[in-house]
Amino acid sequence: MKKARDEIDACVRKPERPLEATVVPKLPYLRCIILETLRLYPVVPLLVPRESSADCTVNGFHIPKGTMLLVNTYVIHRDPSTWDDPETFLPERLLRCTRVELSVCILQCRFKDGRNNQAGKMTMSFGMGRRRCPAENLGMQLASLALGTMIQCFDWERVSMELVDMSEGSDLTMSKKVPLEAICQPRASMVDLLSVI
Ligand code: HEM
Repeated sequence: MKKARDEIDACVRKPERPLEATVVPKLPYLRCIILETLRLYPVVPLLVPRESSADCTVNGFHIPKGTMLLVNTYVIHRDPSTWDDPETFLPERLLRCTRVELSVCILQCRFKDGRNNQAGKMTMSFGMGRRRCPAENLGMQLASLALGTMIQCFDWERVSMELVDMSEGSDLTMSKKVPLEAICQPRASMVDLLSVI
């Protein structure tokens, strides 16, 4: 949180102003936080069902034409053969990825020049192929503005010493089993700004 806030503070010019859309492209760490969150908790854990248009073989499994196929992004995003320490929330692992690299599907998890590090691992939180989410940019922009503004303007704490329960609900889209409760207070430097918004 501190790292994201330092990044925002460095980019938003004084006197304190709320985060604006034009600043978002200058906030790579905030972007990595959102992507890493979506890696561990993809909004659509099982992508919209596909149907194979021809007979094919994937990893030794024969798939006849017309089979309904479900892509399990939740499991793929936590595959230990692709990710180091897959269960750990580590935004830094995505820092070196460019926008284009992240947009490429996870199947191409190596760079063309043969590098095979965390930055080369891809996620598919917005799906893949021709039915990929058409609003990826809008979604990232909205999430960045909302999360960035909350980090910029408020101090956040847990409600108790207990860690936040991150268990997943069982809906089609990812939800928290136990709703998040947190305590927030306006940052001292933001009180004036927040009182006029
Ligand atoms: C962080 C925000 C979002 C995430 C993570 C997300 C994720 C996804 C995913 C995983 C799919 C299924 C893709 C597939 O099956 O390959 C999808 C489809 C879709 N999304 Fe999003 N989405 C987000 C925001 C939005 C927003 C803001 C809109 C509209 C304003 C939107 C509109 C759609 C539509 C229309 C489809 C269906 C595309 C099709 O079937 O051709 N999404 N999204």
